[in-house]
Amino acid sequence: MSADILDGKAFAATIRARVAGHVTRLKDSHGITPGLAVVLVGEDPASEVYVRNKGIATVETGMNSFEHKLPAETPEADLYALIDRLNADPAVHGILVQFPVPAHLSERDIVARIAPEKDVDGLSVINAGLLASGQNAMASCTPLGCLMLLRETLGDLTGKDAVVIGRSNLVGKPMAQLLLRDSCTVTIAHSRTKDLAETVRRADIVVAAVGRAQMVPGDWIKPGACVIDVGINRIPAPEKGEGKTRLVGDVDFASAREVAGHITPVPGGVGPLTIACLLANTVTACCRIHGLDEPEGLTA
Ligand SMILES: NC(=O)C1=CN([C@@H]2O[C@H](COP(=O)(O)OP(=O)(O)OC[C@H]3O[C@@H](n4cnc5c(N)ncnc54)[C@H](OP(=O)(O)O)[C@@H]3O)[C@@H](O)[C@H]2O)C=CC1
Ligand SMILES: Nc1nc(=O)c2c([nH]1)NC[C@@H]1CN(c3ccc(C(=O)N[C@@H](CCC(=O)O)C(=O)O)cc3)C=[N+]21
Repeated sequence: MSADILDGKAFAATIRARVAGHVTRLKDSHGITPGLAVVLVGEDPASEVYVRNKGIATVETGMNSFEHKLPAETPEADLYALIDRLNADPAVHGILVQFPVPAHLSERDIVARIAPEKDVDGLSVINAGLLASGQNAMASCTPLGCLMLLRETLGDLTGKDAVVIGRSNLVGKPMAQLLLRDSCTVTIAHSRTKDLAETVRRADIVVAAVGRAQMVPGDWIKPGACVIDVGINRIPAPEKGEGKTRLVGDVDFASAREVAGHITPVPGGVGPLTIACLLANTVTACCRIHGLDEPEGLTA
């Protein structure tokens, strides 16, 4: 059997179209234009590409994009002063500080500085707590995109065995919470998990968010399972020429697609959904800040 390859790009376009519809409605009926501020500290080339793509996608859906590029040696106090200004700026509804940041800065303290209602990454303690207690949270973009894709693909997720590999605050933990909310039986695996292969073999849904190239082979996958590959890893690609590289996920796509029922590719899978959900979260934040109804089709 060969798996159905899930087209993240196409589904991201669907989400972006929903976002654009809400943006038009907010402008026409309420005179509000949602705005997203993205802050990049330092010159990581991969981050620069992501931040640029986020800005383009934001403007394409009719929202305002505010990009702030700060030098790598920016003192903590200057970054906090910027975040404070964005917190207070009524034109800004979402704030994202791109990670990783240079070593003299603390990701945890940065997240704590962002107003929780503008925390479109869903990383604040408030948002994590709301999600964990089943309340209206801002869910982290990548897990939100994965959940939407899973529902679109499988329908009702009730009772399914789901294994999330990875327990980061950005991906693994919120992913597990969202699956639990949809009544999956959830296992969270990590670097100290005893028998990862056996754990993964039980799963109807596998979400791999590790950051290790092609670590999940096809023979760990239960036949027919739905495999969501979050990993973004750059590996050498000598076949493309000397010094060339290519992107691969945490799953060994070639062997896994022979066993799985559905699988996301890398690139073109979860990545585009993350950016679409960042826009979705910005609209959600905007609606909540202005006391308007929750935007349909954009939240978990
Ligand atoms: N497509 C997208 O939009 C996005 C992609 N990513 C990508 O997803 C991947 C994960 O990101 P993120 O969650 O931020 O990464 P982190 O490095 O924060 O977390 C990785 C997790 O993987 C676990 N892990 C490490 N080695 C193993 C192992 N051998 N077996 C099982 N578990 C292991 C770690 O366990 P432990 O806690 O025990 O150390 C940790 O919980 C990365 O490749 C990242 O680039 C991230 C965000 C968005
Ligand atoms: N505060 C914060 N929030 C994040 O959500 C966050 C972050 N920091 N730091 C880095 C990770 C990574 N991440 C990606 C987003 C989109 C793609 C994406 O669009 N990928 C394309 C390929 C892009 C390419 O070709 O390089 C794809 O998979 O098709 C990838 C990775 C968000 N992250």
